[in-house]
Amino acid sequence: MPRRAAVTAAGAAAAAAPVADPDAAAALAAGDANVAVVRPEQYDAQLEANVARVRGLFQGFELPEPEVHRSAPMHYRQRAEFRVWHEGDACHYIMFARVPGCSTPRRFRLDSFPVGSEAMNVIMSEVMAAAAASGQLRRKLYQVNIHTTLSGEAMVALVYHKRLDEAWESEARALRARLRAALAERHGGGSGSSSSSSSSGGGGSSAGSSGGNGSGGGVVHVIGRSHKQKVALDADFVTEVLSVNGRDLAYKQVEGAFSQPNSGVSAKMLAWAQDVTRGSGGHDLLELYCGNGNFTVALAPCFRQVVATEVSKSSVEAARANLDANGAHNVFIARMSSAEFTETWRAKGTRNRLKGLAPWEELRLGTLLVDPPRAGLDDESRQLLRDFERVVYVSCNPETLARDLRSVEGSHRVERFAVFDAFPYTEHIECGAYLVRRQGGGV
Ligand SMILES: C[S@@+](CC[C@H](N)C(=O)[O-])C[C@H]1O[C@@H](n2cnc3c(N)ncnc32)[C@H](O)[C@@H]1O
Repeated sequence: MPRRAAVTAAGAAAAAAPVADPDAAAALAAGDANVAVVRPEQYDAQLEANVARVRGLFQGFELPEPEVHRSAPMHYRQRAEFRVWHEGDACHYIMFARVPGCSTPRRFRLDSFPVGSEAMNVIMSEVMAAAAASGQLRRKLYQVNIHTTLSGEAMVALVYHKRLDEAWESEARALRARLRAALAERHGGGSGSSSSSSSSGGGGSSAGSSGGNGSGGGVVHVIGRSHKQKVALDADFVTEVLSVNGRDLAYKQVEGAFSQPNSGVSAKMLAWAQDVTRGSGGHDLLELYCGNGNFTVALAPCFRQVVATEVSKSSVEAARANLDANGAHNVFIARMSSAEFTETWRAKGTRNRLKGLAPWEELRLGTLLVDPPRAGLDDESRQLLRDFERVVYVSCNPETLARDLRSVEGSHRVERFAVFDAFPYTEHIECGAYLVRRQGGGV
């Protein structure tokens, strides 16, 4: 009998089917947001289909054979957001998914999330049980954002359409104790119900004992959010620990800021980036879209110096903490958009936010790393590709990647190309391209 994730999902929601009615499940299975009903036996086929699609996008383009990096087939996602649906005094999670024949996405009940980490599934179930028992927690609850880590930490943000007061806070504290106990119990690690604050205050490593797929070990933070209001009972971040080429790297991941959702695959992306840039020690790296310093921390030891930019304030703060926590002291980070940086760099100009950076002529920026959002590079930043001998382009959208790489086809060749299966059972896939300037492919 084929193994269906619906029945093997975390013990937390074992009794519940992931989608309320079988027709909906079947429709979802045919749709492209199919993460509520997962068939691990189809993992290889779905990956092959996505790799074939990527190859198709690069047709006619000189591309080396893609290196394919697999995901865990189940429980691979460390973070996810769930909308909440209310019916009288009851509520449940829902998701919207496209269904063949329907012009608008349909709403489905969701009681577990097989692609989410096991800890996430425990938390989903406990939060709903707590909401059923507490009007304070339940009323006007709009969304639940769950973030877990391979290191055994977790963070839950409850998003409301109401002002949060002391009565809510008191119930949220009880929920936190309940979550800590449930995760510790699942982990076989005592009651874990103490309401003592996080073991992770400070951004350093707090690697837990869990392995594999984001199992919680009892460290859980609860956050309430409402219009112009944020209540963090203790910390508003978790510390993820990724093992990359034999070294543990600790990452502060802040609530609401970008972090890679599939930690297992993220570690593979970092190892690949180290591999392609090996031997770069004599020169400097420019990194655009550095986020919380995910690649920066991993690559800093491979370069003489790194200049990194990112537009989000909370991500820049997290990146600085992460560089410190991992002993990377050769990085200059500026909070700037990629277009602002590109304009300044091309004009060899100055800006307040670049104060402290060595003069341009002292920098040996030979490698560029970009990891833009789905839209890919803007027109200015695309021009920048031509200025570099070597480019590492990480992309969550192969279509914009293909567009951007075609723009430097004459000057650069793709020496390595990798596909990272960060989002199994969806149409999304992450890619990495390593470009080297062609002989005579002048600036
Ligand atoms: C796909 S994420 C990659 C982040 C990071 N490299 C990582 O691996 O976690 C893209 C990042 O680009 C940032 N970003 C979006 N638009 C930007 C822009 N115009 N200029 C600079 N950064 C931008 C986002 O805040 C986000 O952190």
